[in-house]
Amino acid sequence: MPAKLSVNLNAVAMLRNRRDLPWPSVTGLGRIALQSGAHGLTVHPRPDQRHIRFSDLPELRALIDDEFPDAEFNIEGYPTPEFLDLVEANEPNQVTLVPDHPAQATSDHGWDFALQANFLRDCVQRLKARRIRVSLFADPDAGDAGVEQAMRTGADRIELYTGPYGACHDDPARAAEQAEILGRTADAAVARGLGVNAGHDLTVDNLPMLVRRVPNLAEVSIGHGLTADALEYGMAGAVHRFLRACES
Ligand SMILES: CC(=O)[C@@H](O)[C@H](O)COP(=O)(O)O
Ligand SMILES: NCC(=O)COP(=O)(O)O
Repeated sequence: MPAKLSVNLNAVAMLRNRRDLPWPSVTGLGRIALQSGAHGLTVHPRPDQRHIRFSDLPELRALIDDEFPDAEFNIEGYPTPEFLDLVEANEPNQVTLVPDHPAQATSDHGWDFALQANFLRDCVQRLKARRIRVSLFADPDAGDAGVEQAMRTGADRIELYTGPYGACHDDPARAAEQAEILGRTADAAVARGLGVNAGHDLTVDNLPMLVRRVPNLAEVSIGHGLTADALEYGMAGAVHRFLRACES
């Protein structure tokens, strides 16, 4: 079965937040993504709410419940008490726990599973008691040892951090090396019964090599590259609409 696509709405929210206006609508673009066949929506609310606002979450939950009951809602973030409360209030299908410092510009590494084992186990237990699937953000080279520790937390899946792979967009040989590193960690996870998600800087161009090396990838979550595509391929239609408006 091909990997499911969860559309990350962070970049849409960041555009919206440039003005005190309700567009582009995070929920509206989420609706279009799901109408177009995406399997789910991802948000990564950060403590400063620089893109996704906490108030976006109930609207997105309601969109899925009311219009797309088969779709999944994935909430990502660092499990502070505030984050865990936010998650429980919005009942996502999946939570992806990410070891982000609040000051970080974006996610750039996976968990140190050995160091954070007890902390992660407690968080995973709390979330699974609410029947939420838990995925843990993992370094590309987490390998056997990391995956073994991740499994011991009770998590259901890992999410491979694909940033270093995405950074090889102009160097196919290095991209192939990175895909192999990701593939070995995915193999270790699958061997232990863990599901494998992937995300960060994935694009139309770099997805094919990844899914060939990790054929049992359960889900990819994509925001930046997909939003860039939406702008590029939607630009012509938008210009036509505005030209018509100028003529009327
Ligand atoms: C967890 C992860 O990989 C990130 O890609 C994240 O969801 C993106 O966050 P920003 O949109 O804040 O860069
Ligand atoms: N979980 C990773 C994710 O959502 C990726 O976001 P982006 O790097 O594609 O913006």
